Amino acid sequence: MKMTEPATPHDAGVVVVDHPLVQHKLTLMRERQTATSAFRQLARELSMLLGYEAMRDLPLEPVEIDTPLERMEARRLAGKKLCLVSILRAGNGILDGLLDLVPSARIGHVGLYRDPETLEPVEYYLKLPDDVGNRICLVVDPMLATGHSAVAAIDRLKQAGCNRMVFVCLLASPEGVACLRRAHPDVRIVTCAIDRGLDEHGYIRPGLGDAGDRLFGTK
Ligand SMILES: O=P(O)(O)OC[C@H]1O[C@H](OP(=O)(O)OP(=O)(O)O)[C@H](O)[C@@H]1O
Ligand SMILES: O=c1cc[nH]c(=O)[nH]1
Ligand SMILES: [Mg+2]
Repeated sequence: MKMTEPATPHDAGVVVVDHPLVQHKLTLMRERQTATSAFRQLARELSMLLGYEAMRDLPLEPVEIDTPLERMEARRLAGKKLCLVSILRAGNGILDGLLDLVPSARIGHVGLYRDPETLEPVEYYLKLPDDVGNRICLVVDPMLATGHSAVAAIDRLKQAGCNRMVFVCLLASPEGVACLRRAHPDVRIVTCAIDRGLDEHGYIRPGLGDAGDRLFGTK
């Protein structure tokens, strides 16, 4: 596990999971010839590995249990069940892997698409658990490009009362990291890599292309 170069001085809120398995799977996802089925499966596997890191700080509480041999004080997750918030539609590609880890998590959806001209997010759907403000949220989207979509989704969650969030993405740009850290310095970012930068269309370079289109086979 490695902290990246700080997005702002002393910024410890960005975690790049540089485990060899993660980097290998990310390389397979990046490759142009990777088929839709493999791309989906890799997204699911990487989500589990990122989720493991994103959940590192979850609070635990003591619980008395009986093993086959004796009674002991063990530990279990404390508080309400997690909420996973998918930024539609590509966020759904990393929801399944996280659900493999925490099958009882609640799920919220924020529907956003990025206007190709302005690169500003346009909201078309919002559905969150009523009590989302009492839950720790993992906000998920494969790509953090300009950062506008992530900032808009987290704005929405804060309006709904949520104040404990982690943002999980497969790939980030330095611009996106800076934008999200500036707008929401309380939200930790967990990602597989931070690439070189954005091109004139707001795509991450070298990147992996359009995550939504590759997950759902729409282009
Ligand atoms: O950081 P940003 O510059 O906002 O870009 C990132 C957003 O762009 C992509 O979604 P897109 O708008 O393509 O929608 P989709 O998920 O429906 O493909 C991606 O999944 C993010 O949500
Ligand atoms: O590189 C990018 C940027 C935004 N959305 C994507 O899917 N890919
Ligand atoms: Mg897309």
